[in-house]
Amino acid sequence: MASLINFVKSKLRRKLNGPCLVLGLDAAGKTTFLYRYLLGEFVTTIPTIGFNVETLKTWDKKEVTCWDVGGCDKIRPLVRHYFVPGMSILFIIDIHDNRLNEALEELDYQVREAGNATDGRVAFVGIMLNKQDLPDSTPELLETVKMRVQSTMLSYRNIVKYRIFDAQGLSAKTGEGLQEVIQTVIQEMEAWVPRASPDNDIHDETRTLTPDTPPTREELLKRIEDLKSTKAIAYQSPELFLANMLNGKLSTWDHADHLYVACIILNKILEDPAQTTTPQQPVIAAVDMFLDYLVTMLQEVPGKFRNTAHRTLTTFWVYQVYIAMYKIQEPPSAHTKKQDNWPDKFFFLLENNPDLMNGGLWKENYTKNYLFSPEAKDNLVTPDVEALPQFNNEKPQKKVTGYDAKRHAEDQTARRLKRWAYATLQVVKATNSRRGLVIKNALTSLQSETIRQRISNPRIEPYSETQAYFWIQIVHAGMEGILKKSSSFDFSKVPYETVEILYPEAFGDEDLWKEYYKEEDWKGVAGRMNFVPPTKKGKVIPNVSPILDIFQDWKTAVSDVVVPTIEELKQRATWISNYEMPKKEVVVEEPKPSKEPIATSTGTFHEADDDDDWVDVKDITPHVSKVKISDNADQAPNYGKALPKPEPPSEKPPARSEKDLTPQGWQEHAEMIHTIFEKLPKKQTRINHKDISHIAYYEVNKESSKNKLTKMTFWVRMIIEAYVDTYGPPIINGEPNTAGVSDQALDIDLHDFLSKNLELCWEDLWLVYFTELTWKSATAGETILGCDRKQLRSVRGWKERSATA
Ligand SMILES: Nc1nc2c(ncn2[C@@H]2O[C@H](COP(=O)(O)OP(=O)(O)OP(=O)(O)O)[C@@H](O)[C@H]2O)c(=O)[nH]1
Ligand SMILES: [Mg+2]
Repeated sequence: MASLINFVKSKLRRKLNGPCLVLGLDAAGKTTFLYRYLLGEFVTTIPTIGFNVETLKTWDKKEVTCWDVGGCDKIRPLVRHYFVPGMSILFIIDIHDNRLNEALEELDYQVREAGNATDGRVAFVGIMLNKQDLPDSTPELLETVKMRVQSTMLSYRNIVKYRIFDAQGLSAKTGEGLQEVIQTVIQEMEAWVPRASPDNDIHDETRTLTPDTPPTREELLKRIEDLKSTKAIAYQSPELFLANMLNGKLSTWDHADHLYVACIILNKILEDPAQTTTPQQPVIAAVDMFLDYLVTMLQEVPGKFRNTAHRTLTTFWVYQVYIAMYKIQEPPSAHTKKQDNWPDKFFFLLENNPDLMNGGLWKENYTKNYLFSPEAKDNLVTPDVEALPQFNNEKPQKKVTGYDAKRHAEDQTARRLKRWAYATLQVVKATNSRRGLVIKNALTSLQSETIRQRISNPRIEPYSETQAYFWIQIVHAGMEGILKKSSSFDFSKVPYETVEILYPEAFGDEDLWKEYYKEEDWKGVAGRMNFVPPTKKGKVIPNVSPILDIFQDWKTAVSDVVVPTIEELKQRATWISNYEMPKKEVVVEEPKPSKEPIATSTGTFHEADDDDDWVDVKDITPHVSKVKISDNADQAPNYGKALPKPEPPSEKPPARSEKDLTPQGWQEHAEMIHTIFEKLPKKQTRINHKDISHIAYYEVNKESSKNKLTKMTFWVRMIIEAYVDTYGPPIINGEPNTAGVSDQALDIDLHDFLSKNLELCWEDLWLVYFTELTWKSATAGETILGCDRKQLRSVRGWKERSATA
């Protein structure tokens, strides 16, 4: 546990300013505060399970990273993992909450814990008296709360600097007074001078004393040259090398040998994913195989070699080799120089990634103490210095830190138009109407709607015919691409956000237009009035790179994940909802084509659109993406083949392993969904912050979730967000409103829920949000780790229903 805490601490320590932890009881307004400041608007929230992390900036470009930690008491003990010296706390109190005593106890507890955990090195504590916009916010009430806070903080007056934010009207909802709060937090954190600490932080020391300088590139290249002259023959036949390894006949077992074996094994796995049950997670699979070989060798010839069986370190190196393999495949034109034969293949890899020859490379990511702790030896633990590099960056990952208001407005516009385009095309598909006509009408209403909205929200960009046309064409192309993969995909039933999750790149990035238009044309007045064709040379809409046949090509598979098709997901929705239903004879059906085949699924429907002066729609599904679209049932995990009968409830399913993708894999997933779903309230009036948050936290916190904290948090959060979005009370004036909502139980069944949220049926959905190494690490079991691929946000409507809804 100590190492875990050090891990979290050192993760946070990288920034000059510690983070600001936004704490407080559930429903105090933490998430509202965060997004009100960040987005400049009031958002409807869902209880935060785990946390949201955002960087808030002030007008003078100062910034602070805020961690909005879910406030339910059940998770309280975990918060301490996020305490680091130099941090601050912003404690939010709902002045109308009758749990004031509880709030103050929590404040007292957190300030004390933070002080203990940091040796008194907390930069600042702010206490924000929230919800002063509510009508009964009298000066008397405010004064009472303030006095109580003061007396709670009295005992800390010589220990930490604090301030009570009580400005009149202060409100996370209206945004009143928030600037001052953030400004003050940042100023105080900057002004903070740490007291001398009684005992030195060992880990700080090890970090500042970088023991030895890493070898230069020349030195590394020299090592590779030497290797070529000494090992060319030994590395000629991978099979022979592995056989010698197993028999203990290797003459050496040095760093290069480790890399060579990692390279062979990764090649094996990537060339033939069937070799492993976890084709989607080649690194973990390769590490398992590597350790099997290694342990066999060590047992064969005890004492001959140093025991280098170490799970974290092995994973580190296999991962480095994996990234290196990926890099030399990119861009495809670089393939020309690629070597296909051993040992050249291996040497080529090294020459292009000489860092691999630096045996101390791990020092960039781990402290020595942590890496060589028993915990890290036996389990995969995540780095405690710097996160491992990511490889899947054809386009660099969108940074979550920092907030660029202009960029945000643009992205919003693109998203709005994409949604609008999707909704319009849904109509085309559902009614089989003439595309040209539907679009024409839709453009007219978009124009008037935009004008109308701009009156109340000037940040909305003006209507532009060029932009609207562009996005409709792109979205159309994406939809056709999806239909190619899943011919019975029924767009009329699938909300936009679900499509986006399942096919993240189908509709292109928000800034896709930059490939087609010069900025002045995209935003120019001419383009607003009338459609202007792409102004970048040689571009037509949509100009698409052809899809590669990725399945045969492991080089691309390195960056890919197989996403089940919609049919597969629908099938799983049926399995999952039927799972453990004892009385019912469960008939698992072959996927049937939908009764009314969509006339457009052939992709020919726009032939009739002679009046459309649009280029023919092609598939713009990108060929290299983090998430690959499965277009071949045979390639999908075993689900699709012999359909497993759900186990009768009396029989416990057989023991399962995490990496098992055979039917047991979905049963485990089904069980989890059932367990959470059953607890969720079936009355709309009860789908409220308090009830949902209690259920969610209970699930995360219960005994069986032990050592699965990140995993449970993720799934609980995904499920409740989808649930609240699907069945929650309607939003009126930005708030969920139960007035007029019937108190009768809703007719909600699991199948209905899942078919409206198909992505939940994909047990590997986490791959969209987490890297394999983070998700599978022991660290993720012990604490709640944040997403390192894509952010989750507990804001209602984030996973939005289609724009038509
Ligand atoms: N009137 C008013 N309502 C607010 C204000 N701040 C938050 N709310 C409402 O209070 C409820 C809870 O807000 P959240 O921001 O989700 O609360 P939280 O502190 O993040 O709660 P947890 O995530 O459960 O810890 C929501 O319905 C908000 O709309 C405010 O300043 N004024
Ligand atoms: Mg929250």
